This record gives sequence, structure tokens and C-alpha cells, in this order.
Amino acid sequence: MNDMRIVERTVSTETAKMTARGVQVYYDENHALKDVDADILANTVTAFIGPSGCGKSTFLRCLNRMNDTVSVARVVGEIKLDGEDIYDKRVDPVTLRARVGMVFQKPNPFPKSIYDNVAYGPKIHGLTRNKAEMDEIVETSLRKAALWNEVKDRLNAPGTGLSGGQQQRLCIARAVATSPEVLLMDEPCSALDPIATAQVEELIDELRAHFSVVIVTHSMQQAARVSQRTAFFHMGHLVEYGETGQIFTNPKDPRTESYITGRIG
Ligand SMILES: Nc1ncnc2c1ncn2[C@@H]1O[C@H](COP(=O)(O)OP(=O)(O)OP(=O)(O)O)[C@@H](O)[C@H]1O
Repeated sequence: MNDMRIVERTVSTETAKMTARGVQVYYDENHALKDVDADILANTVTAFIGPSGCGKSTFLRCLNRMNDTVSVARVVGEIKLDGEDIYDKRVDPVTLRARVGMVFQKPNPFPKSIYDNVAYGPKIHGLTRNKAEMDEIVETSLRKAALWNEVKDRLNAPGTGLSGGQQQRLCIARAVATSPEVLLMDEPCSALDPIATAQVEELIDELRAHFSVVIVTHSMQQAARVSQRTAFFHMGHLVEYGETGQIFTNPKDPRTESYITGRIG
């Protein structure tokens, strides 16, 4: 009898877009992030969850060097984008932030027209040669942010005149306009009503076809709805990181279980 077995190999289709190794963050004496290792996968929505002050936003801001703007912050460890160290002295943080874009908690459109809000990034990064190319980027970005139909007849109106949900989608269009490879979102729905939140959540799912999305959220329901991977932070530690379904239904660490069942946080 032939007892030779065919060993099936699981071929991983998961590509790490960003890798973080041994990341520590100090704000003066406060050791806010402790030895974090994590991979951010390509074309995946990753949610960062955990109680207030656990370091979610701090880690998010490490991924595009936004902590550089905080004078007391010190980042140690290694973070790579496509294998390249983003903290290398030769990396220009402004160029990096076009590749790793960011959307903030409160919609913050510039006091400019809808068109100019979206055109701003491509203009400063010299991504277009003429008006026709810029028009194209503005339209495509507004379409990707599911805002085009609502604003196409008033592109010269001020961005600040839009509703809160529209302003947040305008900020997403602004970030999308530089063709980012990763989009970081820090509680992007916390200032939005349930309808605008649902629109942004739907959008997040569509955006992952184009790039990786990392979202900090206080809502476990939101993390479960939008993400494929979830990272649970607690007191500066990345306690558990895995498939969203596993984290919510079968957490391995008791701290994760306590958080998702509402016992801590
Ligand atoms: N700009 C800053 N300057 C000094 N300390 C900071 C700064 N930002 C965050 N911290 C500190 O770092 C720790 C982690 O904060 P962080 O904002 O990353 O947590 P978080 O999990 O995102 O919290 P939240 O859910 O409340 O936004 C906290 O102790 C906080 O006080």
C-alpha cells in the first residue's frame, strides 16, 4: 500500500505592506507604547481597539511619522513601508505622508473650495502637468470618496460649507488624491451621525481595493463591521492581533476577552 501523503502547503496571500518591530514611544518620561511588533497587510482594513489612553493613536501616528510634530515624543524601533525604513534620515516626512495618508477625528477641510481641497496634495507634490489632469484627479478622488454626485455642480463652493459627513468624505478625497498606499484613520466617524457613519464605513470597505486602511475606533461594532484584522492594545502593549472574527469570537488573551465583553475599558 502506498502510504505517501501529499502534504498540503498553505500558500499565504497576505503581503505585509508595513512592518513594525520593537516600536516604543515615549512622551518625555511617559512610556506610552511598549515594544510593539505588527504587520499591516496590503488591501486589508486593520482596526486598532482598546481602552482610552492605551496607545492606539500613538501607534497610528508612528506609521506616517506624525509623532515628529510632537516635540516631547520619541520613537524607538523600526517601521518599514515596502521594506524601506520610514525613519531613515533620507525619507522626507511630507512625501511619506502622501504615501501614508491620514484622516482625523474631526473633519478638517481647508478654508478653500471643494476643488482646491482635493487638488492641494497633487499640486504640492507636482503630480499633474496641466488643468485637465488635475480635473481628472479631483473627479476620480471625489468618486472614490463617494462624494462626486453630491458636489459635482458646486466644486467652487467652500469645503467648509458641506455637512459634517460630506466634509469627512472630502477629507478622505483629499487623502486619496495623492494615491496613497496606506490610509490611516483616527476615529473618522466619531463626529458623524449614524447615516454619515454608515456611508463612511461602506466607503472604507471599497477603499481597501486600492490600498491598506488602518482605523482607530472606540466602537467594537465598527471594528467588527469594517475590518478584517484587529489589534487590541492595553496599557501601551499590543496584547493581541489577528483576524477580526477570531479576536471577537475566540480571543486568546484574557485582557482581550475582558475588553470585548465590556469588563475593562
Ligand atoms: N501629544 C502628546 N503629548 C504627551 N502625551 C501624549 C500625547 N499623545 C498621547 N499622549 C499620552 O500617551 C498615552 C497614549 O495615548 P494615545 O492617545 O495614543 O491613546 P489612545 O489609545 O489613542 O487613547 P484614546 O482612545 O483616548 O484616543 C497616554 O498616556 C497619553 O496621555
